[in-house]
Amino acid sequence: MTGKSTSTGPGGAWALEARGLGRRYRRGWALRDCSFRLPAGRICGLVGPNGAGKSTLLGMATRQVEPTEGELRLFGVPVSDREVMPRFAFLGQDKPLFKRFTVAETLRMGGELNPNWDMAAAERIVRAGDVPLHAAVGTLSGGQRTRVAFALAFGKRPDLLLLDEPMSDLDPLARHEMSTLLMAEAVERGTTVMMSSHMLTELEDMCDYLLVLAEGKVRAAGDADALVPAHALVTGVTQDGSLPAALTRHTVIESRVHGRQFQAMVRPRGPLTGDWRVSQPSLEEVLLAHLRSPDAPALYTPGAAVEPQEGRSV
Ligand SMILES: Nc1ncnc2c1ncn2[C@@H]1O[C@H](COP(=O)(O)OP(=O)(O)OP(=O)(O)O)[C@@H](O)[C@H]1O
Repeated sequence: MTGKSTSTGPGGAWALEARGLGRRYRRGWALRDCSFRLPAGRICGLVGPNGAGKSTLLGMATRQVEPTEGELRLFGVPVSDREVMPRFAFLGQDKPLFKRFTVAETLRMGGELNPNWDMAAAERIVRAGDVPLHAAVGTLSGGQRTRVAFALAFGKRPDLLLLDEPMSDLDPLARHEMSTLLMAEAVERGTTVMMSSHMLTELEDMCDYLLVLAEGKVRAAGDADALVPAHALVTGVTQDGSLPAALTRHTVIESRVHGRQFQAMVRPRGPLTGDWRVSQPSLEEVLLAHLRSPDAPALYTPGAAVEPQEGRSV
């Protein structure tokens, strides 16, 4: 029995589905009670401060880290099942390339290791960046090496591409070039992408889905387009140095008082009427508020949550 799930959402099967997923190290939990769904075909930004558990989650999704508790499924198949292996590709900060191999040899190795290898696609990615096929990988620039690593990842023709800050060592031009390449390839093939990054504006441009982690817990998950409008930025004058009582009826994610001015990021529970100004925050403002307030209630947009009582067909 493969344990295939028939769970589907509006976007088809769930590319990733975590239920009560956790990983404990000697020092404590790196990730705990992690439950979410990522529909297939989405480009998901994985956001969180240092030590939030992003690499741990990506490690579990790529079978490099064993979960301590809970379960994780890729396209309905438990990650412990070897059947998931050809379905994902991983690209991290360290590009595991052999420096003495030429680019052509590197791509041939990709062909040897992967049954579904698409040499034409891999070569197209390399050639589009004017990377010479006969050059040794060790002589390439950081941007060129990243391009070769991308070619290896996409040549595998994965259904799910997992990226752990793959562009952190690139200059802004090379980052832009790689992001464009990533988007074009993913959109053309309908590849699901989960990508961790500390560059919030980059995530805002690229991602249509977000998973926000802080202190090893999910803070928000779901459609980027729905997460932002669920929040409002409220500013006004405080009478007594604290937030107006009427505002505390809503879910306050973060608030600050400077002199007589207050500002609050809230998730309205009804009409936000009061003696204050209301504006729509940017995605960056919403993410920063959540990252600074790990105790604020987590937010899941419809479809992103996994209800514990929900049944699964196997
Ligand atoms: N192999 C390990 N042994 C012990 N503790 C670990 C190990 N890997 C991660 N941790 C701890 O787990 C927590 C989460 O780490 P993780 O690397 O997943 O965070 P992250 O969100 O990827 O951080 P960053 O943005 O800095 O890369 C941290 O407290 C970290 O010290």
